[in-house]
Order: sequence, then structure tokens, then C-alpha cells
Amino acid sequence: MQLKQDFFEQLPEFYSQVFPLGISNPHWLAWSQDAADLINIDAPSEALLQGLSANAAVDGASYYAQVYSGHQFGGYSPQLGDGRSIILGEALGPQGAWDVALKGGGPTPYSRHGDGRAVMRSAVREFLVSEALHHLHVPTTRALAVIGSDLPVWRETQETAAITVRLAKSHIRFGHFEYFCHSERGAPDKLTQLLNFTIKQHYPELSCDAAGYKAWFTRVVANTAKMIAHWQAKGFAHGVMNTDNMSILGDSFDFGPFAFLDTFKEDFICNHSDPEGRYAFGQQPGIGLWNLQRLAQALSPIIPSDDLVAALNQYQVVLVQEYLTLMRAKFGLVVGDSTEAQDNLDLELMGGFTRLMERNQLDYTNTWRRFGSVDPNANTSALRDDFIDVNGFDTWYQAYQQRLGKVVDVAQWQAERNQVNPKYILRNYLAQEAIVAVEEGNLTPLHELQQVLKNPFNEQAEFAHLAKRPPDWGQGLIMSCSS
Ligand SMILES: Nc1ncnc2c1ncn2[C@@H]1O[C@H](COP(=O)(O)OP(=O)(O)OP(=O)(O)O)[C@@H](O)[C@H]1O
Ligand SMILES: [Mg+2]
Repeated sequence: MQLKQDFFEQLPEFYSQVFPLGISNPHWLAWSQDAADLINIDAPSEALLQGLSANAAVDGASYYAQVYSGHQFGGYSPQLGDGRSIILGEALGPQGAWDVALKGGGPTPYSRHGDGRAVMRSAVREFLVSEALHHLHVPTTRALAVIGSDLPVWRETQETAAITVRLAKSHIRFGHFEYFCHSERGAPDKLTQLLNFTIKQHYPELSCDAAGYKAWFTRVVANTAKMIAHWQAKGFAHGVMNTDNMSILGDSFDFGPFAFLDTFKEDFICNHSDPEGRYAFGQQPGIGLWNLQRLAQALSPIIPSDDLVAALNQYQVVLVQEYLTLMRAKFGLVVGDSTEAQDNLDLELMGGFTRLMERNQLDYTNTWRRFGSVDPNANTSALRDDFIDVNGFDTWYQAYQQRLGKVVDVAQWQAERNQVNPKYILRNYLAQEAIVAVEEGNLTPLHELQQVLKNPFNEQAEFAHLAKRPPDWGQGLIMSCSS
């Protein structure tokens, strides 16, 4: 692993240097060779295990915790910062550099009352979902590995500590800008310094002047909108969309109580600490905008408000277009030139289907997958059998067939549906079963799950059981924030 230190060297006032504290008896619980390839690591090794478990120094690492703040559940928290994630630097790879961070690497000046650690179950969940989202083509941070240990940590009960080795193209969050705006009273020079760094590192085609700033914020708005369109189309609830968990690149970031929907429910809440459903599944598009407005506010000392507002006005447009693209592919609908009238009709058709799914308590993923085996030209669809409200389905299906038109090559059409409607998602109950097995010393279910989620669109007959709806105990699991 070859590290460079751009953030560390160029932004000395934006972090605290802090050395991670090793965990005892480190061992690999999981490893992603796909992620390793991003930073030119050929295979896990003992030296790497000692380095990434913080029991030995990593060559070229600087070790720092970044400072940021953020809006959490609607209220401003003036100082957050990396309380348990320690960054080693930026590792070079074939597609550019990736920050390498030890999430759960020990206390930092920003730990407040926390212990700086992550528990095994949350480290495993973050690992699995980072890689699963990537293979579903959702923009996301990645995870290189999970390192287990026998170090005890206390949450509701005694658990053991683990480290997720996170790779992120950037760890800069909306909250970084909020910190320098609000907590450092406007600090326009620091805001400008951070913005110029962000542009040079991550949006190098843009200039560091007024025109570049406007174009940059427009891109941030668009990237965020596209990420959320992916979440909505793929049935992913993030659960903690605080502004300190929003990446400046529009990558899915910080995975705590997330869930993929099993039974479709628009107002599904996955976070135990969110009884009012601020971050419910159906609220995510609105919260994305709200968060961008907080970012715009933080940028207002250095970007004219007209430019910020113009960019924010593009949010809904981009989100809807991206959502339409993703959903049309799921339905197999083709458009030539998409007109506003056609878009609205399609949105109505799509909403009609998800409302039906919800009323009939259908599984989101498995229902979509059925599109890969039904004949779209037939008068009656095998899909109909899944619905209790068959009349409702028939009415909808008629409209759908009319919109779809005659499909010429049915086999091809079905194959294309299977390329966009996954068979396998990271269901909460599967993650839970894998975690319980790890606790019992059995890594096989975790590794099988990781393996199957690498190819979510392929049949993988030997793993068909991993596509099943949850058993009673695993339905609508609501995860706690304690991690
Ligand atoms: N066990 C802990 N010890 C110290 N600080 C913590 C701990 N858990 C969370 N924090 C801090 O609390 C704040 C909010 O936590 P949140 O769960 O959003 O982030 P996180 O999961 O710890 O990390 P990240 O956002 O880097 O993925 C952050 O400043 C985080 O570093
Ligand atoms: Mg966080």
C-alpha cells in the first residue's frame, strides 16, 4: 500500500493527529479483494493485519481524525469530528487514490463520551453493505476488511471490538463546511481553503473561482440527488441521514441502522432512535434536499446565494430523472425523448405499482425479480398470483401493458430485467444470521453472504435460500444506533 498525504499536508488546521490503539488478538473476519485491488493490495498478509489492527505502524501513514460538525436529527451539533475513525492517508490505486480509515481504531480528541471503538456486529454490517451497494451499482464508500479481536467493549451488554477498514474517495462531509461556517464564525478563509482542496482533489476539471464554485455546488447537488434516486429505486433506507454522514461526493456513507426493504413500506423506519420517522424510507428525497440546504447555508459566506439557490433548484429535477431512468429499466419501459407529460404518466404508473405492492404486503426485491420470468405480452401475468387485490392488479397491469407495447424479443427483455432487478440483497435477517455465526466462531455464513452479494443479479442456485423473505423473527428488524 502506497500512501500519500494530501489532506494531512495541505489542511493542517482541519484535523488532529492521533495514533490508533491496537486491538488484542487481531484476526481477519472478512476481506474484500475487489476493494483491495483498488489500492494495489494483492492479498491479505500478517504484516497488513498487524498494521490495520493498529498493532504496528503502517509505512507512510500519518494517522489523523478530521474535525467536522453537523445537523443531527434536525438540530445543530457544533462539534463532532472523527470520534472513532482514524485516517492513515490516501492510498494510490489504478483508478485514483482512496482514503484508508480504521473505523473503530480507538479514541480521538473528538470521541466525547465514546470509547472510540466499533463492535463486531456493526463492523460486519458496514463491511457487507458497503460492498453490496457497490455491486448494486450504488455510489458508496468501500470496505477492505473487518478485523475481529477479543477486546471487550460495552454497549447494552459486553461485546467485542472490531475494526472496519474503510476506503473512501474522500471523507469530506457536508459537516466539514458547517463546522468552519458555524463553529468557527464564518471563517471564510478556511471555507475557501477547504473548498479549493475539495475541487482540486475531487473535481479537478473545475476552476477555483466564482464560476467553478457555482459549477461545483451544482455537481454536489446532482451527485447527492443521484445517490438518493438509487436508494429509492433499490429499496435502501440509510437510517441516519445527518449532515455529518453526507459525503461531498454523493457516496453512500456511514452505515449504522440501515436496511434494505423486505416487505415494501413507504414509511419504513429502520432506526430505533428515530420513532418519528425523520429518516423513514419515503422521507429520504426530502431530507437529501434539506441537508443540501444546510450545506448551502454553510457555503453562503463564499458563494453568492443566487448561485446556491440555482443549484438547489436542480435537485428535484435530477433526482426525478435519475429515478425514472432506474425505474424504467426495472419495468422494461423504453422512452425515446422523455417529455414532461410522459415522465408524469410514468411516475403515476410506477407509484401505482409500489402502492399495490404495499397494500398487498409484497417483498420489494422478489416482486421485481419476477419481471425476469413473466411474459410481458401474455394477457394474464403470472405476477397476478402474488397479489391479493387481483382487481387492483388487473387495472394496473392493463395500463402497464399499454405503456409497454408489444415486446419483440421476450427472452432478451427478461434477461435485461434480471440485469437490473437483483435476486440478492443484504437483508437484515441475513446479516444478523451471519453475525450470530461469527459470534459462535463460524465465518462461513458471512463469507457466503459476501460472495453471493458480489453477483446480486446472477441466479447462483446453490444460494437460492439467501433470496428468501425473512422468517417471522427477521421481519421489519429495527436496528439500534449503538454500534
Ligand atoms: N464509540 C464511539 N466512540 C467515539 N465516538 C463515537 C463513537 N460512536 C460514534 N461516535 C461519534 O459520534 C458522532 C456521530 O456518530 P455516527 O454514528 O454518525 O458516526 P460513526 O458511525 O461513528 O462514523 P462515520 O460517520 O465516520 O462512519 C461522530 O462524531 C462519531 O465519530
Ligand atoms: Mg457518522
